[in-house]
Amino acid sequence: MEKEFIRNFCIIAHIDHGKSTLADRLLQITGTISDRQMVEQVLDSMELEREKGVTIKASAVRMLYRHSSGKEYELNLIDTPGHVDFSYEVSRALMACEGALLVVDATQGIEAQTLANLYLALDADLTIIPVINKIDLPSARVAEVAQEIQNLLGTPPEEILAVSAKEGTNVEKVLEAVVERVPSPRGDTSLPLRALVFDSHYDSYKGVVAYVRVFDGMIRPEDTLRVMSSGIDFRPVEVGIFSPDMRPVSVLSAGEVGYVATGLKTVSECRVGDTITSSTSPAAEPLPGFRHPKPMVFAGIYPVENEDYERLKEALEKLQLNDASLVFQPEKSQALNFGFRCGFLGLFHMEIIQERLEREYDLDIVVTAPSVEYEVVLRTGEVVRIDSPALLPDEGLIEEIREPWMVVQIFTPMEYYGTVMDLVRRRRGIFREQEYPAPNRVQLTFEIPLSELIVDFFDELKSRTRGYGSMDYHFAEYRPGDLVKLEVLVAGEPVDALATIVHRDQAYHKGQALVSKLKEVIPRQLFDVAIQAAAGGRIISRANVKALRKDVLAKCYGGDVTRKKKLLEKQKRGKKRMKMIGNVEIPQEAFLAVLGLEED
Ligand SMILES: Nc1nc2c(ncn2[C@@H]2O[C@H](COP(=O)(O)OP(=O)(O)OP(=O)(O)O)[C@@H](O)[C@H]2O)c(=O)[nH]1
Repeated sequence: MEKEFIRNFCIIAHIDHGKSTLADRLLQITGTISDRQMVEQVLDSMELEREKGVTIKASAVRMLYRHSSGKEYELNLIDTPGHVDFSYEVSRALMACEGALLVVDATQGIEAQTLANLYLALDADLTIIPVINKIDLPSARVAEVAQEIQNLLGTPPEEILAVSAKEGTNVEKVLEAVVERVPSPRGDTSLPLRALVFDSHYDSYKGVVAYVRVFDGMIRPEDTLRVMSSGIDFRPVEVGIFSPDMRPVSVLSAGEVGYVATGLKTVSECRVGDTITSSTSPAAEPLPGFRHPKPMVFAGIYPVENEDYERLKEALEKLQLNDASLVFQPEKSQALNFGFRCGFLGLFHMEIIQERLEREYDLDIVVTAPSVEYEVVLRTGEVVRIDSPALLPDEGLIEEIREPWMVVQIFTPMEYYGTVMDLVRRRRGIFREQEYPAPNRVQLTFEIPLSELIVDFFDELKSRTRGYGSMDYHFAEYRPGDLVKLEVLVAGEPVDALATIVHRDQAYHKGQALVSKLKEVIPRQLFDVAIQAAAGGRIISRANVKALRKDVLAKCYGGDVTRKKKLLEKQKRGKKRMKMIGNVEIPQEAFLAVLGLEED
């Protein structure tokens, strides 16, 4: 289609403000999906099967829309990932667009995530169309929320749309506004090809399917193409659009959005942010802004049953096919045996992977406490990076330990100001500034070590603000800190998987809290078990798990042999979820005991 009839846009919203519902409604109004498919989709969501939903499967859908002027437009709706951990992916998806719908829940108003993505959209020079959603709810505060938006963006009230995505009210106006307000894409079909990869998925027949926005030139299925960052050349298996199913086309030209099935075997060969060009007449420069996202949070993942190791490995490999930012390598822990050290973009990314391993691959796993990556300067001058506390060298060898610091923005109603400040102070945070982007709301900016954020910070924020607080964070820099390894010894043996790195001032308090928590979760054995915490080579806390006196079999009066057998069987099964450390059984809860120590 002619460029002037193309519109590329996305939807930005805080979680649960109605992005998916609005997207589905737009697809339905334009006849892109049938009412029958729509019903299936609704059913899916009721069964918590939303991963299978149309909008989620195809993150760039082409719709055809006839405007009231009688002209037909090609509208490309590009999906953006919903979470802060994926802000690089969000920024690439935004770069593929000229406009954004800013969806704000009429009962909630503007939230931190809305702001974070809005700033990214403004950075990308997008035209913003504010949409207040859920006006059907009795608790909707349309006028108030419109005022918040006006204060923030200067949008006059008559340009702010008020809709109910659920009931369809005013949704047609959203499409009209996209046509009228979002600029048509620029780009020159006669220049050498440059197409931005803004998302991808792995298909077992077609290889990596790259979702692209063509900026210059054209893509034809018969061309040989090149991934610019790696120089890899390939012949596309197929070129097409999502409508919303994959549909082959004979050309994608400058301004258009679609997909290239590359036949490549892993998403790391054709990453988000990369530029695809022609291998016969390549562009001189790639599109700006490509980078490799770096994992920030690390944890060990171990099978509960040793024999599941291979299955776990295969599951991680499969997940990695679709997720270039998941990294893992084999790790051997003395306590947990064979498993994997995994790196994630953030805590939420880690939770998604953990849940997928359990739900989709039916694996029983133990996940160790998350850690950040430290930069350790040795006395020899050498700098080593460690992402597992167990690997920290002896204190005598260390000159300095540096840890990652983040900039965090917290958005909360004014009444929780004090409790949020207190939370941040307890987590070694440094206050930077405050702003008031909406009435009775404050946005606080802090610097805080990442290691403090990854232990229940978000949950704690939610509970302190009764669910109203929201946050956003990004990496700032590595800074030296007075850090020590906090070790745990069980029956005199250090347990590698229980070690953490903490600030020296907190070592004593955390050591004590950890020991008393472990005392609760480690079951009594046939003998006394000493649990000790040590920091900097000194024991700082100790507790005893008293020996179990009663013989389990004493309960079976005399002779009932089958009952006795059953009891022994049951005991044996119970043991399976335990890990033996020396001759002590440690249950999996113990490995996460370091989480949630903060507020005790
Ligand atoms: N009453 C009412 N509920 C709505 C409306 N739009 C969405 N919802 C509901 O709000 C909830 C969240 O909507 P989603 O569309 O899943 O929100 P989302 O922003 O896509 O959420 P994530 O996918 O989690 O980011 C769902 O229970 C919807 O049914 C609306 O206009 N009115």
